[in-house]
Amino acid sequence: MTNTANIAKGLEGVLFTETRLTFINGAEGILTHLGIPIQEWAEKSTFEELSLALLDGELPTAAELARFDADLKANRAVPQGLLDVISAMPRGIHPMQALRTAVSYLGLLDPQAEETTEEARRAIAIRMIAQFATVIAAINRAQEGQEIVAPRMDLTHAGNFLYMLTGKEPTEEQARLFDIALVLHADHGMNASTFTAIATASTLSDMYSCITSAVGALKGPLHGGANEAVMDMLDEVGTPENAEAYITAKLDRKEKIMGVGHRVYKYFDPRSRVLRDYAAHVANKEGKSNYYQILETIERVVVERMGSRGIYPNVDFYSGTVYSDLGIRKEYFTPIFALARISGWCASVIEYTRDNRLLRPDAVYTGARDQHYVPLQERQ
Ligand SMILES: CC(=O)SCCNC(=O)CCNC(=O)[C@H](O)C(C)(C)COP(=O)(O)OP(=O)(O)OC[C@H]1O[C@@H](n2cnc3c(N)ncnc32)[C@H](O)[C@@H]1OP(=O)(O)O
Ligand SMILES: O=C([O-])CC(=O)C(=O)O
Repeated sequence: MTNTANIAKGLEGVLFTETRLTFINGAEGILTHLGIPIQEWAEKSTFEELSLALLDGELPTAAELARFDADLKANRAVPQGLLDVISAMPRGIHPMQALRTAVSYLGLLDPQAEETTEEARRAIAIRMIAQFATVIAAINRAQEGQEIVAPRMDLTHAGNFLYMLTGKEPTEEQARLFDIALVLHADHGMNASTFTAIATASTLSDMYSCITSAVGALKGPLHGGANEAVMDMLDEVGTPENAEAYITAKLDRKEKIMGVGHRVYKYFDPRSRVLRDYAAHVANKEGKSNYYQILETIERVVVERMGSRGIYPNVDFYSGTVYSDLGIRKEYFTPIFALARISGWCASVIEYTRDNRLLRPDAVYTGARDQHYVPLQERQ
């Protein structure tokens, strides 16, 4: 007899650990880190501060933040050996493929990589938070056949990333806008990639293995890859006039719309509201973004038709328009998600391994029983 009634498909609603970092109320669209609403983090804080707060589980003092900021800056440069590997990667690959390989390779070059004490995990986390920016920017430059840009120490994490990516110093407003996007993406409870990082950590594996697995999980279109898929959809829609008919036909065919729906949120993802406001701000200011107008229409139709089923825009819905207005190509949207989520991944691994237990769920066996091996030559 098999009992499949108790299967929590997709582990929906399954509680497997405690956390003090992030709280989500999906019904009301509430997200907090350390009990502080995401809107306040976005408005008042920085990616550097949130990263440290997640790592330590408390708001840092000014001195602690200054030390952390200096540590990040001191770790911005990556070994030349890694830059050589990035430069030698085949052209035309997806940057998430490149990032997955680069993180793993970074581990080969870090003498501390195999250490799994909390102290070592924290030191590696700081290096990875700093170096993700350099690595992703270097991948972009190498793939574009351009000179890799060395990090600058006088810019914020967000500003320096944009500088290394484009070779041009961003305006203060651009750097701050990008910083807010990083804050919004830094952590989100037991999402698929964080869970993957934790599953790897639960075997007492090393940080680079945890984060390499997490990058792989983030890459998929049902998770971090959705931001790029939204942009593909916008390019397919083409003009704001076309948006309503396009999305109506898609919903009629029962196709999934990218950037909407969420396992936990059954109402607006609060991050999507903050990003919508910035997308609107940029679109109005520049007077150029067709993308924003298309998204507005798609949001209206989706909420009208699917809102009663709990399907609303998620964080990936508007993020791409913000990035594209900063001149970033859509293939880099998911790597940028990783650039932010590295903090949440590292903090969650550190928190989980403090009281580690091997993650090992089970499945209901529904296959054959009481069989015997049939020799190859006797099989039909
Ligand atoms: C950062 C992030 O990871 S946020 C999420 C990013 N991913 C996306 O934007 C991809 C599009 N969204 C989705 O695929 C889903 O909403 C998920 C995977 C994110 C979460 O959804 P789940 O809770 O697992 O719901 P599931 O995929 O089982 O769908 C449940 C029902 O809602 C419908 N549904 C869910 N999402 C969507 C969507 N985006 N568009 C249309 N219908 C949807 C499904 O078709 C299904 O309908 P059915 O019951 O009639 O078959
Ligand atoms: O929590 C999730 O399932 C997905 C998500 O929104 C995130 O990782 O930011």
